[in-house]
Amino acid sequence: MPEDLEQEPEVAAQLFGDRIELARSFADDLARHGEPLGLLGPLEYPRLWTRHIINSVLAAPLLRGRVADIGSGAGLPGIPLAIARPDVEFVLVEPMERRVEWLQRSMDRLELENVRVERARAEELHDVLTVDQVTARAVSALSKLIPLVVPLLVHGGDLVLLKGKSAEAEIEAARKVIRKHGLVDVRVEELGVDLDTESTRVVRATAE
Ligand SMILES: C[S@@+](CC[C@H](N)C(=O)[O-])C[C@H]1O[C@@H](n2cnc3c(N)ncnc32)[C@H](O)[C@@H]1O
Repeated sequence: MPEDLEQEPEVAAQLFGDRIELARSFADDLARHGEPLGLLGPLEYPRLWTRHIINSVLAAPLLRGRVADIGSGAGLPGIPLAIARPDVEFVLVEPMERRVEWLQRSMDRLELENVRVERARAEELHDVLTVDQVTARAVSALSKLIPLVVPLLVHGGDLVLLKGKSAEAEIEAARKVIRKHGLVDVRVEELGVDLDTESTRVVRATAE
């Protein structure tokens, strides 16, 4: 186990409730295998909970129905979200074989029944997969991400895209693409501001 691994912050039990043991198990796996499998850099261990697991799970209250997490990679934000919301169905979409194997192994270990892993690029699933919501974190800038993910949404479906400080600038740069793909009510929401942790910024938008 890495020596500089972040201790579980108090807010974790608050956010995961009676699912905290599953979150601990995922954090433990990620700490053991993240760097060897090329899923996380060594600098991420001192902020594994705050920057990755808590950052992801803060979006849990926004979710409903069937959700595709695009470019899931290490399982972020998809796995913490699926742990916190067993009532929501998740498809983790990831093209890279090694990452897909990691995701599938994580699902088997955690025995999450509300998750399936799909090895594909988002654009290969247009006309194949339809969902109520799409989540994504650190996949690409909005102007490139929107054409990949909006075709997956049902009419009235919406985007929950985890973004950092660049959110407003990315929206500005994606104006044309936003119009072309019929997105309305595009906005940035800051989650977790009233909690003892770093907040998470999400770009929300609805497909007309
Ligand atoms: C920087 S990683 C981020 C992983 C994870 N979301 C996170 O926040 O740690 C980007 C991931 O997106 C995946 N990806 C890139 N292009 C994609 C596409 N067109 N469709 C689906 N996944 C894609 C990559 O394989 C990679 O695992």
